[in-house]
Amino acid sequence: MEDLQSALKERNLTISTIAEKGRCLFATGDFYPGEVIISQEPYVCVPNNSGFDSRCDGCFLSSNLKKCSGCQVVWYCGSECQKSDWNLHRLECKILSRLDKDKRKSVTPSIRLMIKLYLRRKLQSEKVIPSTATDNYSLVEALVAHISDIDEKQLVLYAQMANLVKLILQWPEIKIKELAENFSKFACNAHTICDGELRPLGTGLYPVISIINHSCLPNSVLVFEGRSAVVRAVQHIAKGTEVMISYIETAGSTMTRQKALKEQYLFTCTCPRCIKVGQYDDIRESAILEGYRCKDEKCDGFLLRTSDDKGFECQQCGLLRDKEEIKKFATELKLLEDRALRPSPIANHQETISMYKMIERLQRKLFHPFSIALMQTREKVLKLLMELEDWRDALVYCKLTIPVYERVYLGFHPLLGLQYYSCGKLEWFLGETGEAIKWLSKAVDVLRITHGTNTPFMKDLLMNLEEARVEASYKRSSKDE
Ligand SMILES: C[S@@+](CC[C@H](N)C(=O)[O-])C[C@H]1O[C@@H](n2cnc3c(N)ncnc32)[C@H](O)[C@@H]1O
Repeated sequence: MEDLQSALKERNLTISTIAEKGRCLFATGDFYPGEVIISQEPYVCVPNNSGFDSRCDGCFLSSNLKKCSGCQVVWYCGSECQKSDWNLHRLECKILSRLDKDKRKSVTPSIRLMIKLYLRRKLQSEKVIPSTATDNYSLVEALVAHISDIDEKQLVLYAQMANLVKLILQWPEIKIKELAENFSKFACNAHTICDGELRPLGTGLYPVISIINHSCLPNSVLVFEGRSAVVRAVQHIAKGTEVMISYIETAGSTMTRQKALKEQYLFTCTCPRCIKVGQYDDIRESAILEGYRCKDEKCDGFLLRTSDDKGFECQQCGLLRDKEEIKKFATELKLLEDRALRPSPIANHQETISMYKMIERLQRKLFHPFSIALMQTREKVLKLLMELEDWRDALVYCKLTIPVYERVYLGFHPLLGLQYYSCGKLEWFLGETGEAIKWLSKAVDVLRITHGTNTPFMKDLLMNLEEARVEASYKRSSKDE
């Protein structure tokens, strides 16, 4: 702990403990928006490999992959990644090779993460891999597990997974109880590794980053550069302030966010957004994000349940919506959503798009214009249209999501920046250079803070903006001539 504190001191950080939160990371100097507060390599990590989508264990990229000829489980993109992983994979390879085909299938990413955790601990204790103040197993031991708070069903699942790991490792000395506790630690401490566009690639354990607590209105953001976790300030963090990131999707009512935090992280959030629960502003925001729309299509008031519980009343114009009418819409919507989710071998892309467009139309009649469910459907339609390269229609849906994004992803939020980026790219594909510049500039304003400017992803964005500007000036000069 002392070693860790002195390593953190050099970065203007310190760990303190607060009764209701446990360990917290505090700034001992000022940090400004865009500044890196801390970065860390994973203690252990695994890509989310599935039958359809495999990634290199070293760099998480998905091109030029070859399976390890020994275990036939792990993929590498080339000798560089394979060599850098060899100390650990050498042991893992032996263990995986012993398994029959069926057992190998049971080695899910979480099981592999646990196997790698124990192998890394072994290699560090044997000094094959060096340990440092920010890279050692005692940091894993210090992570919260909440084992006494989790329910019976979850405990049984962890015990089953622990048994499997024990069976695979064949180390008589490890205890099922310790393994189960470590699975519980993964649940509230491991991070999903994402690419620049926040698409999930894998899972990693970053024990120092895991000291950072949650806020629904965070002053920092966690992004990944390859496998490295990087925490950047998105606000001015004054000396003496706690550094906080968001663990969850923050678009949602206080109740939705609190439920997600309680279920996975087993605490009740008291951040500045959550503390307003039950106050008028919070009730209004929940009704807007997750409630119904006014019967009058021109009115954007929000609805609250009437005192006799027979329906919902618009708080702006007073119009009532009958409970039965809402129920009818909701049932119709549920049927459509179930149909859309049911895998159909004959449904083509166009049919799927039509289905989601129908859902969107129905949701528009039912939900408030700022509804998150409506935004998510539009997002789905947008993705499908982009796959079809229908840029014009995709742009329409992308733009429809922007007001909701701006409402729910406050300040410098990577998802807002990425949505601006999508609008910019679509305008660019459609030859609307001026509009493309507008959106790409907005994207840069947000993403340079959340992602920095040095990653390949950001370099691409900055290059796209530069190209758009050059094209605009070329168009202007040819018009003048
Ligand atoms: C990734 S750990 C964060 C570090 C943790 N405080 C520790 O002592 O190791 C996540 C756990 O920290 C606690 N935590 C995180 N944010 C919190 C918050 N805003 N309020 C209360 N507890 C919080 C919860 O127990 C949660 O399960």
